[in-house]
Amino acid sequence: MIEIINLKKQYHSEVVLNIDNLQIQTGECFGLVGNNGAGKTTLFRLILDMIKATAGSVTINGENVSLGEEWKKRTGAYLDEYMLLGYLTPDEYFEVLRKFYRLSKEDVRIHLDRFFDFFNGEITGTSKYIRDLSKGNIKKTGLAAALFGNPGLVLLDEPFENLDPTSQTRLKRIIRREQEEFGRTFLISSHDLNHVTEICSRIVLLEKGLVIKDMKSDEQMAVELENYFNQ
Ligand SMILES: Nc1ncnc2c1ncn2[C@@H]1O[C@H](COP(=O)(O)OP(=O)(O)OP(=O)(O)O)[C@@H](O)[C@H]1O
Repeated sequence: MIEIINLKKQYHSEVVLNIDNLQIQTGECFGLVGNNGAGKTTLFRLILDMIKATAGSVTINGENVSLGEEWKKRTGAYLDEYMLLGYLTPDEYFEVLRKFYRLSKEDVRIHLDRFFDFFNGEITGTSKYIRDLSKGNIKKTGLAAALFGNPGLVLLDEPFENLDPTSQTRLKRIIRREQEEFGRTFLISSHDLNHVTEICSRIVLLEKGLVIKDMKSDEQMAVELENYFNQ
């Protein structure tokens, strides 16, 4: 379980995130939506201890992320391409991850097989460096990397952005399967309401750093969100 308590992030005098209390249960597919600058990426960075909170705490399974290291072993994430090593090919990068997670070559083959359709023959087996791939293919590399090492928790920032419609559908299928088969918890931020309402059981709406709606996924939620973003 993730527990966020009195979490605040401030840059100079501007408070960009302020969340009193938010709990995300194990196995949940949690969607995070909000307009540009609402604080979605900031929240993900705080959960991953990539930036320091001005106040408050994030705990994952009881461990404060800024104090402990255990949570890192069970957490995967893809926020942006800066998380990758652009001077490697995807295969070379996956080999680095294989060693880091102490996986066998067979484990990696089985893992990457799950992305066979999604990769569409353009990720593995290529001699192109990650930095030279198209934006969509960089994203595919990062998404497969985020799921290395059997993570219990996976954070994905705008995973559908830059993917073609077929790949978006395949990604939704992958996320659903990973959640159902392995009980992984997903935190997904997206501007695309259709995708996020389709796969997430709960959606939180951020506005100027505040949680203004916390909804269980149903038809009513889709209508409420549609109205919010079209006002
Ligand atoms: N290093 C920084 N210094 C100053 N302000 C920052 C910094 N990083 C983020 N911010 C501000 O924090 C606010 C929240 O940004 P954040 O990137 O979390 O929003 P977001 O919801 O992910 O937006 P988008 O949908 O555009 O990606 C913005 O006003 C942004 O300008």
